[in-house]
Amino acid sequence: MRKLAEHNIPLREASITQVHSVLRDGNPLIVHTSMFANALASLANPKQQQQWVPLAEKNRIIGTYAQTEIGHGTFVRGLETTAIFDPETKEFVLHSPTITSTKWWPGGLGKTANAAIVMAQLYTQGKCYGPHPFFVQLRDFDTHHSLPGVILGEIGPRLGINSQDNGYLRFDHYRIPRTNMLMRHSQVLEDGSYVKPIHNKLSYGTMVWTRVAIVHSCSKKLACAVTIATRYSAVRHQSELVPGKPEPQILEYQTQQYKLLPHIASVFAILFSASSVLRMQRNVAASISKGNVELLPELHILSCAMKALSSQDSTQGIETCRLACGGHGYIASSGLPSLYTSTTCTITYEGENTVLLLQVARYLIKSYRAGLEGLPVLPSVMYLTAPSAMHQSPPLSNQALIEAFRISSANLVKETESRLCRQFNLEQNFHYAWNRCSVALVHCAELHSRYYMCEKFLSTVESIRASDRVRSVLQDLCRLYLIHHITLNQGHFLRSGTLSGVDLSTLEEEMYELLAKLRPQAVPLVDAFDFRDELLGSTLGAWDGRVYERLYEEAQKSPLNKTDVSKAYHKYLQPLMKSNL
Ligand SMILES: CCCCCCCC/C=C\CCCCCCCCCCCCC/C=C/C(=O)SCCNC(=O)CCNC(=O)[C@H](O)C(C)(C)COP(=O)(O)OP(=O)(O)OC[C@H]1O[C@@H](n2cnc3c(N)ncnc32)[C@H](O)[C@@H]1OP(=O)(O)O
Ligand SMILES: Cc1cc2nc3c(=O)[nH]c(=O)nc-3n(C[C@H](O)[C@H](O)[C@H](O)COP(=O)(O)OP(=O)(O)OC[C@H]3O[C@@H](n4cnc5c(N)ncnc54)[C@H](O)[C@@H]3O)c2cc1C
Repeated sequence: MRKLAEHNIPLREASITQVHSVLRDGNPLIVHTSMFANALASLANPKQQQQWVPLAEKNRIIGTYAQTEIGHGTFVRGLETTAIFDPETKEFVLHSPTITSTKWWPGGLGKTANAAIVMAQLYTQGKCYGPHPFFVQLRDFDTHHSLPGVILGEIGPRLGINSQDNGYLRFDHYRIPRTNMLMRHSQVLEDGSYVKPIHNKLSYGTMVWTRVAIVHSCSKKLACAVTIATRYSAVRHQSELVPGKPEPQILEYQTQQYKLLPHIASVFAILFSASSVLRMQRNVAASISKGNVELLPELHILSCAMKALSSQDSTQGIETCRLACGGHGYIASSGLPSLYTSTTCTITYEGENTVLLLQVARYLIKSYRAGLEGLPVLPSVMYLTAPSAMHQSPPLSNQALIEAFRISSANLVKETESRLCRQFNLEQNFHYAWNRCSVALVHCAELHSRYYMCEKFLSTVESIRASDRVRSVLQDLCRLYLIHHITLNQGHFLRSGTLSGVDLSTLEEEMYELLAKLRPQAVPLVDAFDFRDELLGSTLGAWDGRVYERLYEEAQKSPLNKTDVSKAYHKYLQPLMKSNL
């Protein structure tokens, strides 16, 4: 916090700096500096911002975002916490009517936060208007004691991020002023009448913002992992590549290159997609402030798609990097286990990935149907019903591969939509039919999202301002990324007829050549990510390559090494050894 103040970085930008990476096992202030700060910036009206933002900036108020309940995370409309307007006192009464309505998970809620943005079902004049955000003080601002009517605590150890105090929260008829409802988009007036927002999902805006931030953070996390594993692979010598010859760097093995280089490429693919979604987010935010919500659905879908793909790719990539370091990847001081545990949760939070992909699929099916009927659809999905352009590019060129992605994706959507119609005819119920097709629908969403990521990678590399040599390395990486994902999804390309078996063999051959060509670039590429050793926090990935010395030095810090004979020997082991059991 002192550093942020020194560099004049406002609270709402703190989460996008590197400060949070210093704390590797989670950070009790991350939700304060990200979601809470964003909710104030985007959901509170100017008067409310004047009241709370300066206090939050000075950390007098430390907030969290309390939406999920023990019984409902995904289904936001199903939240049970109520906020009932009392016109007599001009207050909202917050209440948790059931065990399942207990708020559960919010980061920093257990011990750190003294306030929260609480999502609760808004009732006024006897009518429910759905989930709305409220600013709620939870603890005394001086003593930090929880306030009467507020019951809260920490939820217990988790797979990772255990230095972040995730919490639970219940309300017992807890009263807050009317003006604590975040009123930028919708309002409850003094007489209790409700003023609608210009779009009924604007109150979900903080989730959309965070999904975009997560895409950025996933590329950072994966960049850390590939840096560690690549540097280690240059230091580690193992086995014989040629019998009788010295043990080579493990990076010489093609299988090792295959483990690492596609994930180095993936860092760029995620980063370039994140930048493109971020640009769109800024445009949408500017349009919303002028009352235009036309592009909000597209931003929602794109942020769902990119959050799902980037969290999945980075989690898998980090695990591959850990495995690529053999036994040393399992040791905590490698940094890889905590990178994994602090990344795999991004698959679940801020919208569980399957659920987000189904949102994408819903949009694809709707757009496909609209396109068939000649209705207007947004540019990113026009391709679903536009004629194929496969023949226009040289065979197996980058452009041809992108076209193959596009046509395969359109083909899969078409096939799945037909399946949906058939199922609907059998079931006579759209929702049952949808569920029966949902595995295929998720595949549609994944392929469309991959197409978007590949396209962004290629278009960025083609337009990037860089020296010829740097551009050439990036072009090779991009090509490797395209081919790698085509080989992983070859069934879709064969099914759509966009690539033949022979094409796939040719591409596979090229991929192996690219691995060898890119091998000398692996270390420079990860060095260029420019992580300080302190941020990487890894015995295997430090810049100087002193892997074995650092492993040995870290082992000396184990508490078990403070004495030669441990207490447990006297208490348990010696009696056992003497007991003849
Ligand atoms: C900002 C970028 C920064 C970039 C900076 C660059 C530098 C980078 C440097 C460093 C990088 C470091 C970055 C660090 C970042 C730090 C990361 C922050 C981490 C914070 C920690 C997070 C902790 C976790 C918090 C949480 O998990 S909070 C809880 C989140 N919960 C959820 O996400 C719930 C998921 N569920 C839902 O969202 C919804 O229920 C739903 C699944 C979307 C369904 O909603 P429902 O109302 O039921 O709608 P439907 O009936 O399904 O659909 C109706 C209709 O609405 C549309 N829709 C839905 N949502 C939206 C929306 N948000 N916007 C617009 N439209 C929406 C939907 O498409 C339907 O449309 P149609 O009817 O037209 O089909
Ligand atoms: C580390 C961490 C930090 C978190 N921080 C916060 C926080 O700060 N604030 C906050 O409010 N929340 C927070 N959460 C909660 C998080 O947002 C939810 O866990 C998440 O949205 C998933 O909801 P759920 O747990 O109810 O899972 P569920 O929705 O119960 O998912 C369980 C399974 O059901 C499936 N499923 C659910 N609905 C559907 C559907 N419609 N169609 C098909 N399949 C479905 C899912 O795919 C999944 O396989 C955090 C969670 C974690 C793990």
